[in-house]
Amino acid sequence: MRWLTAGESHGPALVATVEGLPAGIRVTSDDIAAELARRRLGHGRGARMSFERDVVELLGGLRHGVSLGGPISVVIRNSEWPKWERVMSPDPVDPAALAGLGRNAPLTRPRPGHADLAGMQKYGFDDARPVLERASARETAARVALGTAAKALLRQAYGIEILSHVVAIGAAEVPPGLPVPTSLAAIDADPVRCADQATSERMVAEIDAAHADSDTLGGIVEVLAYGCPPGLGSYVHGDRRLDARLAGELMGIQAIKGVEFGDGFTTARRRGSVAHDEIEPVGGVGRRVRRATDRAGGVEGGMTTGEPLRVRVAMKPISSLTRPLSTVDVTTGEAAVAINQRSDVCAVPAAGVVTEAMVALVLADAALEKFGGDSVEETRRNCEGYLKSLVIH
Ligand SMILES: Cc1cc2nc3c(=O)[nH]c(=O)nc-3n(C[C@H](O)[C@H](O)[C@H](O)COP(=O)(O)O)c2cc1C
Ligand SMILES: C=C(O[C@@H]1CC(C(=O)O)=C[C@@H](OP(=O)(O)O)[C@H]1O)C(=O)O
Repeated sequence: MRWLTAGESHGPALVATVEGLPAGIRVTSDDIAAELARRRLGHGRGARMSFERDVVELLGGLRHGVSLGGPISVVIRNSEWPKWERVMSPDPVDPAALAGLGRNAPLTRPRPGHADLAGMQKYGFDDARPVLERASARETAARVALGTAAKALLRQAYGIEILSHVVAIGAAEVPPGLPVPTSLAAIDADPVRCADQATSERMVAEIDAAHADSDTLGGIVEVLAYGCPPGLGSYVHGDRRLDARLAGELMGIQAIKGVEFGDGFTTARRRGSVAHDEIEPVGGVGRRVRRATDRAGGVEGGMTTGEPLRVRVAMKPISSLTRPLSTVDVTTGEAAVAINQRSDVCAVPAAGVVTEAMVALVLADAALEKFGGDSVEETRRNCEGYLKSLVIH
């Protein structure tokens, strides 16, 4: 599979294409719109998310709601476009039409923590606008659109379900030892997509307090994939390891600064005797083995084990603060305060929806590598045959 997105935050639209998905996936523009709506939610999101409508149009790869096997292509129009038509016009604009437009004023005071300064240096801009337009996490809407098709394949061919929930925002953290959640609907109904009611209330209070202080917050999201067959990914080469591929795509999400599989960093402090997931037989029909614990997060040797996949990502606090950080004005070289962009206070709940999309794309890719097939039915059959043939499952 290959996928690619294009488009700027205040450009006319985002576009996204995924190639390599089989025929027969049932997915519609309404399904994509529903996923995009989930990404806009969450206490702490900025003003834009209340009016950005994410207008979706499918351009190719589907007929009557069923994939055809060719590239699936989608456009998501920015409802902000009329306000930016001149400033962000892909074609040349008469300078007279730009004169005096506040929005077009060069942004010369780069924000620490955003892509502004390194981006200006790298691409030779004396204005942060061309950098932030593409660095912006607006782009994640395009990835979520593609992830919707990947999720549909995983569900329809293999019975894999993906779910994310927020486990920490600032200092408010879900207590250890709670059971992993299984209901996405219940998580989505919560204002911060947290599965624990008491922690959710503390998270909302943390966000409100940060907002009142003109500050921002990050946090931690856990992504779970249920129903993965054993053996997705491989140990045979570093770049084929599923955990490496997942970590790469998850780190590719704006503001994600850490990825942890299972108990990751905690396991590093444990003794081997209590670090691994012992294997035990299961009587009766169906699966014949299972793990006594869940420390590895469902990946061993770069392959799924058949247990739920469990990955955590750490998101740093938003770097656009209404009480801006110190910087330098690139036109004068003098000390200054950073540009004050309209911004989210906390986007951890939204980032969770993006992590689901990236996990879905990587798992779909790994599953198609393992099972092949040009139609959902063919890849489903191949998976079923593999599961039946397993020495021990
Ligand atoms: C869903 C989501 C929403 C975001 N919203 C904002 C925002 O409103 N303001 C901001 O400065 N950064 C926001 N970010 C983070 C920036 O896009 C990110 O920090 C920036 O691109 C620099 O990349 P880096 O943090 O990976 O170094 C958001 C990230 C995500 C995933
Ligand atoms: C637009 C989205 O997120 C944006 C991500 C973002 C950033 O710097 O990453 C900055 C803000 O953009 P704006 O200044 O236009 O409000 C967010 O709203 C979105 O998620 O759809």
